[in-house]
Amino acid sequence: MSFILALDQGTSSSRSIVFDGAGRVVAQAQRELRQRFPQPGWVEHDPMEIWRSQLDTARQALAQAGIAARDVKTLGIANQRETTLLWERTTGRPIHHAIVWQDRRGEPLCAQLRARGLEALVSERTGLVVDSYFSATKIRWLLDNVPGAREAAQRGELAFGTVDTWLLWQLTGGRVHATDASNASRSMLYDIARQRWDEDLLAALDIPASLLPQVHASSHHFGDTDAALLGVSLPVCGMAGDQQAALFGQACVAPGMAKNTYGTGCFLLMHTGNRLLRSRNGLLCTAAAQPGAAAQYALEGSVFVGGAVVQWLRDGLQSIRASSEVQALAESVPDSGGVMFVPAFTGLGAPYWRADARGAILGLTRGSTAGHVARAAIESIAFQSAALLQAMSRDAQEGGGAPVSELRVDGGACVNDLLMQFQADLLGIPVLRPRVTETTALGAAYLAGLAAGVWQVLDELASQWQAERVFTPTMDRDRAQELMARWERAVRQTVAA
Ligand SMILES: Nc1ncnc2c1ncn2[C@@H]1O[C@H](COP(=O)(O)OP(=O)(O)O)[C@@H](O)[C@H]1O
Ligand SMILES: O=P(O)(O)OC[C@H](O)CO
Repeated sequence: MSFILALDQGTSSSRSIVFDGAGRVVAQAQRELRQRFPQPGWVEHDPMEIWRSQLDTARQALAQAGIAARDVKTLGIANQRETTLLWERTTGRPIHHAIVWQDRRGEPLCAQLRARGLEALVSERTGLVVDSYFSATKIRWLLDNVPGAREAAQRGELAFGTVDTWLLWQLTGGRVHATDASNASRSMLYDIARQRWDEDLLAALDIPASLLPQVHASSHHFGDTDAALLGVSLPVCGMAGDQQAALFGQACVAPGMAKNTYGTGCFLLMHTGNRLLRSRNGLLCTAAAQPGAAAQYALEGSVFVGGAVVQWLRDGLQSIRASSEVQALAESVPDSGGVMFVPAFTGLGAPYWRADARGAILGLTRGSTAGHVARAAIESIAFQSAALLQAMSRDAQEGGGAPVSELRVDGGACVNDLLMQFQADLLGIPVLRPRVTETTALGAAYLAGLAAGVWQVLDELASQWQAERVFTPTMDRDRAQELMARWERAVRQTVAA
C-alpha cells in the first residue's frame, strides 16, 4: 500500500494529513499558530513556530496512521501564500518574524510604485495588481528595516522564501532552496508568461536576485527530508500555494472548472488551462499548480472577510457562542428581512479593490433581530463570492470561453447548508460539496504522488473526486438578480461612507 504525507501550513494552523492511494484521509493532526499584531495593520508569525508546529503535526499524523515508514512514498507541501521570510543561508536563522500575507506595512511603498507608473508593468508581467498583499514589498521592507539586511543580501548571505520554501529548507537540513511556480506567482516579482524571475521588477524594487529560490513545476522531486526528522528520509515531490493546491485537490484541472474555499476569507479560482487569460473584470491572473512541464494558469478572486464574519458575530457581537451555532440562528427567521451586511472590515478585495471601504449593516428596522443580522452575515459571504464568480464568467466569455457551469466548494464554512443553498440560488448553477473537504492537503498529496509514481495520470485523480452533496438552485432568476442588485447598491453605500 502507498501512503502520502501532506503538510498544509495555513494562516491559523499547521496541519498534516496522511492519505492513502485512493485519496482517503488515514490520519491527521493540527496545531494552532500564534498570530502576532505588533502594530495596527501588521501581522507576523514566528518562523520557528511555523516549522516546529508543522513538524510536530507531521510526526503525530504518521504515528496515528500506524503504518510502516517505508509505506509512505512521498511528502507534499501546501502553504499560506505570499507570507515572507528572510534567513541566513549559513545558519538558517531567520532575520525577522515572517510578514504574513494580511500585513499592510508595504502600502506606502505600493503608493510609490503606483506614483512611478509601475502598475501596467506589474500587471503585464505578474498578472497581479500592485498591492502589499504580495511578497515583493514585504521583502523590501525587511531589507530596509532590519539592520544589516541589505548589506548581507548584497553579499549573497540571505535567502528569501515563502512558507513552502522555508519548510523545504528545514526538511532538507538547509540543502535545498526552491519554490514552485504557483508560489512564485504570488511574489509580484515573477514573470508568469516567461516563467522566470523578472529582472525589471527586481530592479524597480531594488531587490537582489541572489535572495531568490529556484522555481520548479509543482510536481517535482524537490529534495529529500533529513532522515532524523521523521524516522525515514522522504522525497518531497509536491509543493503549491494552498489555494492552487485546493484547485488541484478538487480535480479542477480543465479550463472553466472552478472552486471556492470558504475559510477566514474566500478564495475563488477558475482554471484556464495553459492559457494566460487576463482579467478585465478586477480579478488576478495567477499560476495554477503545475503537474508537468507546461505552465498552467488560473483566474483568482479573493474575499478578505468570509467565514471571519461569523467569528465577528461570535467574538465582536457575541450573538453566538460557537461558529456552528450560526446556521440555527440564521434559520430562526425566514429571510434577512431586508437587512444587508457588507463585512468590509478590512476594505473590499476583488473585484472591488477598495481598501478604504468599511463594514456596514444596512436596512435595519424595529423588527430586526439577531437572527436577521446572522442571516445577512451568512448571505454576505455568498454575495461576495457571487460577485467574483460573475466577474470570472464575464472574463471567460470575453476570452471566447463558456461561463462557469458548476462550483466545487471546500473550507470550514462550507459545512453550512444554508450558505451553500443560498450560494447556488444566487449563482443559478449547482454547488458541489465533495466527500473529502481537505482539498488543500489532498492537492499537495496529488502533486507529490504524481511525481513519485503513486499515480500515473491526472485522470486517475479526477475519477477519485466524489460529491457528498449537490446544492441545486431553486430561486427564481429575477429574484436572484434583484438580490444581487441590492448587494451592489449596499457595496456602493459602504464605499461612499
Ligand atoms: N457552521 C459554520 N457556518 C459558517 N461559518 C463557519 C461555520 N463553521 C466554521 N465557520 C467559519 O469557517 C472559518 C474557518 O474555516 P477554515 O477553512 O478552517 O479557515 P482557515 O483555513 O482560513 O483558517 C472560520 O472563519 C469560521 O467562522
Ligand atoms: O492560510 P489560508 O487558508 O487562510 O490561505 C491564505 C492564502 O493563501 C493567502 O493568499
